[in-house]
Amino acid sequence: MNEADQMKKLVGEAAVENVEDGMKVGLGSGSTVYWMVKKLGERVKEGLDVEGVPTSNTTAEWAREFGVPLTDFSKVQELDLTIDGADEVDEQLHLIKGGGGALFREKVVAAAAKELVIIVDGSKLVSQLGKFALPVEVLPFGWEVTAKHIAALGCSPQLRTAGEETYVTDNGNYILDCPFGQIKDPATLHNDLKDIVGVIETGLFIGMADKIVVGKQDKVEVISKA
Ligand SMILES: O=C(CO)[C@H](O)[C@H](O)COP(=O)(O)O
Repeated sequence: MNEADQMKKLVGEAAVENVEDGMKVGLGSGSTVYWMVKKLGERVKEGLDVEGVPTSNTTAEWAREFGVPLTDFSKVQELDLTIDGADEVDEQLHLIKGGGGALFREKVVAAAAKELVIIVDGSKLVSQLGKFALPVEVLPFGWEVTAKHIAALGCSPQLRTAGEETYVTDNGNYILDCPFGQIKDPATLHNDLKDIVGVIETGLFIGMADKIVVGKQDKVEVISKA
């Protein structure tokens, strides 16, 4: 396992310490979350009583593979905790998410949780968001028009592809990756994007994270919301 994967494993497993018996837990998406779900499965085998709501079809598959019981919003509308990854985290704990294309479900699941714990390696901590192109989920119908309106806010949106094909989210939508450069006012940008017809959701998670579990070399640090 390379150093990056070791870091992901370290923080993914550390975050599981936040999970208590009887909890309903939102399960994020991405390669760091993989390790969290695997560890959670081990805890379930040891007797932990927990149910998860997955944020992507891939995470649901991992949960089934590792034996984490799943539930859904028809049965539970409030979660005790969500654990998820991120692509960037700033000093106010605002996030860019959606590198893995699951941002819409991730935001719904995060919004349903009493606490949002984010697991990242130290390279994802930034002073200002925006080096990572902002993922924006859009309706396929008229995406070209939506992209034109997004471009007017100051970027050149790129339609995400998967090989030769257009990338399609679990919701049947497209992702526009939007390189805005340094985002001085994430809340205003998020609101401006949401005002555009055809935009489903943005990868800006403003004021949602409560705790960041960060991997730095061989140790884990926890940053809590002020
Ligand atoms: O937002 C996400 C998926 O939509 C992921 O949490 C984010 O891309 C981080 O992924 P990884 O842990 O693989 O670096």
